Order: sequence, then C-alpha cells, then structure tokens
Amino acid sequence: MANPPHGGVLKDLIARDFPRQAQLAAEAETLPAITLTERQLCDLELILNGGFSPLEGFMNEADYNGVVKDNRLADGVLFSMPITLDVSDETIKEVGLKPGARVTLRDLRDDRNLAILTVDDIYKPDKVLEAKEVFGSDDEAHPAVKYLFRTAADFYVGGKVEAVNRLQHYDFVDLRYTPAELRLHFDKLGWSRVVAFQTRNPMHRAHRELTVRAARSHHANVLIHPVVGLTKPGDIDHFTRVRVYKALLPRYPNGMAVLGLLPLAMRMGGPREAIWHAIIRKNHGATHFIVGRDHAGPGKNSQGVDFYGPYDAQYAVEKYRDELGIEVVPFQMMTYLPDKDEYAPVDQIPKDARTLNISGTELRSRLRSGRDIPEWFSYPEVVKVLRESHPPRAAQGFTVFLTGYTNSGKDQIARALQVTLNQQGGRSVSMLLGETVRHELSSELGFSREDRSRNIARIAFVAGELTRSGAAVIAAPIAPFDKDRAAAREAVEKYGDFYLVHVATPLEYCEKTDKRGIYAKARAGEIKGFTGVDDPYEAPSKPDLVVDCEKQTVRSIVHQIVLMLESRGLLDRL
Ligand SMILES: Nc1ncnc2c1ncn2[C@@H]1O[C@H](COP(=O)(O)OS(=O)(=O)O)[C@@H](OP(=O)(O)O)[C@H]1O
Repeated sequence: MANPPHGGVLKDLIARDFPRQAQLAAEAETLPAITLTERQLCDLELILNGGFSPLEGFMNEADYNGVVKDNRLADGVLFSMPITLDVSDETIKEVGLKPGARVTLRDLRDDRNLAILTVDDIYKPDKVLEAKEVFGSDDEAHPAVKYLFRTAADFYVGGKVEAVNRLQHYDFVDLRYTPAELRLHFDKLGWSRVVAFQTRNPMHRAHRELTVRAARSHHANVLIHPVVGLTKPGDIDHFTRVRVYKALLPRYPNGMAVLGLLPLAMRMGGPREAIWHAIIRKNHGATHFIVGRDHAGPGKNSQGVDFYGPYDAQYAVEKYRDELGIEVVPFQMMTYLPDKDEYAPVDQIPKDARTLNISGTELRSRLRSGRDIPEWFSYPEVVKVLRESHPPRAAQGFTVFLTGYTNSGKDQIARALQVTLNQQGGRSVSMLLGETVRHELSSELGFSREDRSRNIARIAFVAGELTRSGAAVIAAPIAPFDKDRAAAREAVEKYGDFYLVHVATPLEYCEKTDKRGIYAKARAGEIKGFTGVDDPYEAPSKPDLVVDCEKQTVRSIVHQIVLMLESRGLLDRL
C-alpha cells in the first residue's frame, strides 16, 4: 500500500467530478472566463490531480494567511506554500468576480476550459509580508520574490474548483503520472516503500549513487520525480533533462527505479519549498523523500550572500517530521574517490582521501568546448544526450550584422564572407541583405523611423531563428539606429553569438563611388528621407569591429571578420 495522502484523502478532482463532466463542460461554456498564466496552469494541474491534497482550489484569505504566517491551512493542516490565483483589478471588473460567482479557468495554450471556480473571496495580499515570511526576504534577486512583485497581479481570488478537463500535454505523455496513477503503479509493482528524488537538473553518477544508497538503506525502491513545470530561470530545458533521465534509468539495478514527471512550478523557496515538495511526494504515494544540500535553493541575494543556509531545508522538514507523514532522508553531497572508484557522502570520507568533482559551471564549459567528460562523472549515454543539446562552438549558429551607409561596401563584404564560410563548410550560410529583405519581407514598409525599426526587428527575428538552428547568418541592412541594433543583438543572443560590424566607410566616399546613382536621386529630392542625405545615421556605440572600405580591401575586411569568428572558436573543425 502506498503512503496515505496529506490530510487523509487524495483530492483527485478529475476523478471526483468525472460523473458530472458533461454538465460542467456545458456550464463552463456559458461562464465568463479567466485565462491562466503558465504558473497558474501548473498549480491548477496539481490541484486537479490531487498533487496538492488537501487543497481543492486556490487558497482563500484564511488559508493564505495561515500558510504565510504559520505554515498551516485554516483548519490547522500543515501546508507551506501559498497557492493563489492572482488577478488584476481590471479582470475582477471584466469577469464580474465576487463571492459566489462561478468562473471558468481556461488554458492559455489552447483555450480549453479546464475548471470552474466558485469564488469564495477576493483579497489584496501584503506582498512584502508574503515575501519575507515565505521566502525569508524581499530581495528581488530571489526569483519567486521577483515574480511576486513584478509578475503576480495585485489581488488573489480564493475558491474551490470543479474539474472540467485535464490539461493536454504532447511531450513524454507516458511518463506523466497523476498521484492516483503512480499509486496504482506502485501497487502493481508490489512496492510499499518508495523513496522519491526531486530534481531540476540532469542526473549523473553521483545522483544515481545517492538514490541507490537511500533506497538500499531504507529497503525501498526509487521514484525519480523531476520537475517539468517551471524551474529556475537558466536551467537546462526539461526536454533534454527527461532524455537524460530516460538514458540513466537502465543503470539502476533490477528495475529499482521508476521515472515520473511532475508538472510543478517551483518557487526556489528552500525550507518552505522542501516541506511542500515532501507533501507533494507523499500525495504521489512515496514513503520517503530525499532532501539534499541546498534543496530548492535560489542562489545568492543582491549582496552576494546565499538566501538560505545549505541545510536549512533539512532543518525545516525535520521540524515538522511528525506531521509530514513521509520520512525525510537527509543527504550529504556525494563525492568521488578516484583511488577506490566509488562515491561516498562527504561526511563519510576518510581524512586524507583524494576526491574529484566537476562543478555545474565546469560541466557546461566542457559541453560548450566539446572537451572530455569522464566516465567517473557521468555515463556515456547521458553525456551523449547532453552533447546533442549543447553543440560545441563549431556547430553553434551565429550572426554577423553589418551596418553602414548604402554603398559603404557592406553588401560586397557580406557576399565575400558568405563565399568564405561556404568554402569552409560545416554550416549553412544565410544572407539577409538590406534590399533583399525589403523585397521579400518588408515590401509594405517605408523608411520612417518606425518602419526602419520594424524592418530591423524582422531581420533580427529571422536571424535569431536561423542562429538557433545552427546557421551562420550574415545580415547587411543600413540599420541606422543604435536602439534597433541593440534590440537585434538581444533577440539573437538568446540563441547564439551576435557580432556587430560597423562598415564605417565615410559618406563622401560612399556617395562618390555610387554607380547606381541612388545618392544623386536623393540629393535631387527624388528619394526622401535617405540615410546620410536627409536622414540620420547613428554610429554604433559598441561595435565588435569597425572597418572602412575606403582604406581597406574587402578581402582584408573579410579576413578580419574570419579571425574574429575563429578566435571565438566558431570556426574550429568538428
Ligand atoms: N529613404 C531611404 N533611406 C535609406 N535607404 C533607402 C531609402 N529608400 C530606398 N532605400 C534603399 O533601401 C535599401 C535597404 O534599406 P534598409 O532596409 O537596409 O534600411 S533600414 O535598415 O531599414 O534603415 C538600401 O540599400 P542598401 O543599403 O544597398 O541595402 C537603400 O538603397
């Protein structure tokens, strides 16, 4: 038998409301609706499937106050994280929210109706108090505090929900178990003792050793229960991580472990989060829960000091151990002992023993450069998955963005660079010349300040998408404004390197050598608002390279660009 749920009853609202599903679905169509944010969607999914038992909806003011101040719902049951539905003043008015009103909760991804909420109350939280009590700080370096202050709306709506539909997922569907499904699964396998492992990171040998040790010392099996909802900004995406967990699974002895995905929106709340995580795992049927060093830690505050002590989360769960109803297995960090070729918890390592470790930063750097990742650290099949998602520099896309006056030589440089990169091979090379873009993408735009911005934004969007998929992109618009170039850099740098090359050929030279006669037309007033004639060009304030076709040949300029790309490792042989 799996562990009893928190509060005694699994609040599987989907199952509870299934008999009335048709009726609820019909009613949902007639009600005003609130479209949920990503965070609210994650919360709703775990309310609907019982992962947050004993909750049956979003917290009303009494439950919220109890949880914020004292880790307790109004009826006294332990619960450490406020689960609230934040709405703006406008939404309250638009939707007509008031106590007793019924409102449909809708999925932002596909507009499906998910639930009906009956409003209990609407209240204005004291966000500073919430931040301090729940996260121990009102410093916005904490991602949940930042979310609370900057993203969450000003009012909370409390009320119970009735289930209309489960959320649709299209990725790893077979690994998404509801608490009821997981309980049934454990039952089928005959597992009565299950130790759950929470993670938002890829797993390596140390994690495998830790979980196997935890299982063996408690005569239990393992539930690898990674978060696939929202984790810490900057984390490795869940697609990659789930492929990693799948690759790791056969490394457990005799089918010791099961992998299930948890659609949780983490808050990185350290001690409070650890209690919450334990409750969620208990609801999923686990009997034991591993809490390691710096569990759900958000890192450092704006003063450079850790928000929480490394073992604060362990102390917090220890404090509520009797009420939690899931045995917490505290764990020290695992360290590799090369002389024995084994892992051991740091507190059990002999004094003079040699140890080895690879930090997360070091791992990322090795992935980026394609350097070796030793087998004592991770399994080859895990490394393979990570390498696929972290191509070495030589396979990463990038954008070279040439800016300058018409006839500054930017088009010749772009063409010569394209040929040079094609000769080198290894990447597809895409060109976005000013005139081509104007013809193919921006034919309805003119040359007003606004239209030029829009044109550059389109170039940046396409360059970003191509860079993301590993291409070398050469863009060569005039791009006369710093603000637009900075925005382009920001758009592309999400996916790869961006190099701004100012083709600073003097205007007089551009004009003098203009064979197309376009400057003459502009001077004659036949073309209005022409850059350099009667429209401004702002020289880039932070170019990566400045070149000049009056003083240099195209060949030497291309060579300079190639050297720049080479020095960043982008042209290494694969
Ligand atoms: N009013 C005005 N001002 C500037 N340029 C003009 C104008 N009208 C037409 N053209 C020709 O349009 C070509 C593309 O301009 P861009 O799209 O690069 O300009 S911008 O970046 O959007 O400002 C650009 O050519 P290239 O510089 O050779 O690409 C210009 O010759």
